[in-house]
Amino acid sequence: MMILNLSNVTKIISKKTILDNINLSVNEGEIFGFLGPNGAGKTTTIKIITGLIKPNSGEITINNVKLSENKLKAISNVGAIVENPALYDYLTGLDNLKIVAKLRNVKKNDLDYIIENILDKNRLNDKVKKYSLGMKERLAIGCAMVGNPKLLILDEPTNGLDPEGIIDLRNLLKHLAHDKKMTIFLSSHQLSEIQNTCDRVAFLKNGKIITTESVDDILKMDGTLEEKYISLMNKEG
Ligand SMILES: Nc1ncnc2c1ncn2[C@@H]1O[C@H](COP(=O)(O)OP(=O)(O)OP(=O)(O)O)[C@@H](O)[C@H]1O
Repeated sequence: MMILNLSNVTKIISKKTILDNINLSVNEGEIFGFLGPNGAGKTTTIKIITGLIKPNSGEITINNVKLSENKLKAISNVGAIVENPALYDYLTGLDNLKIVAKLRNVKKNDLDYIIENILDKNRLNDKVKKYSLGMKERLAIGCAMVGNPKLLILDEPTNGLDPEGIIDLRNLLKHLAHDKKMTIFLSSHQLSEIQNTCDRVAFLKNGKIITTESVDDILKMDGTLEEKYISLMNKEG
């Protein structure tokens, strides 16, 4: 089942075409990587999917709801961490989670899965300012999961994480997607990590998607994701 679809999405800012006719779709339970150099348009795409900015043309459909027709319903299916996770440093991890639950009208009992599986159970009552970056990332993901969204969007989630944190996050994302059927859309510059985590990837350059392929196919045809990326990005056009 398709959870996210972008159809002919174009975004123009100050007469500059930032996104040029983007088409992509992501299926339920899939981990989808969104790759491209600085300025390619990844964050702009994510801001459009999460309803923060509007495209000039095209349609975004999330869990069968068109964003242009019912924005609130469409984005109720999305949990996102765009740029830095917004956490209250001076509150505990558990209190951060409870605030999100209150805002989204989610009952405390419905947080059990997140508390048991996403957060560090031994550190629930510690202030977030004492957390490591990896623990903050897990808490931010936990907060994004409140209300059980179908689609989780992560913008550069491994930025600044140490190798253990990266492996921990990779295992968590795989568990959420492949066992819990959550759909994950993530942007990153860390190609080896994307290779180890994602099922499919799209390559974005100058606001255009050059190609979308399964990671397995890339590994069979091109050796590594990094080799594929470099050859695609260095091509003219
Ligand atoms: N509000 C804005 N006004 C003018 N230009 C903008 C605006 N937002 C984005 N851009 C431009 O759009 C292009 C795409 O930016 P975007 O942040 O989406 O790229 P990105 O792929 O996320 O890059 P990075 O990897 O550095 O995060 C860039 O050239 C950027 O300067």
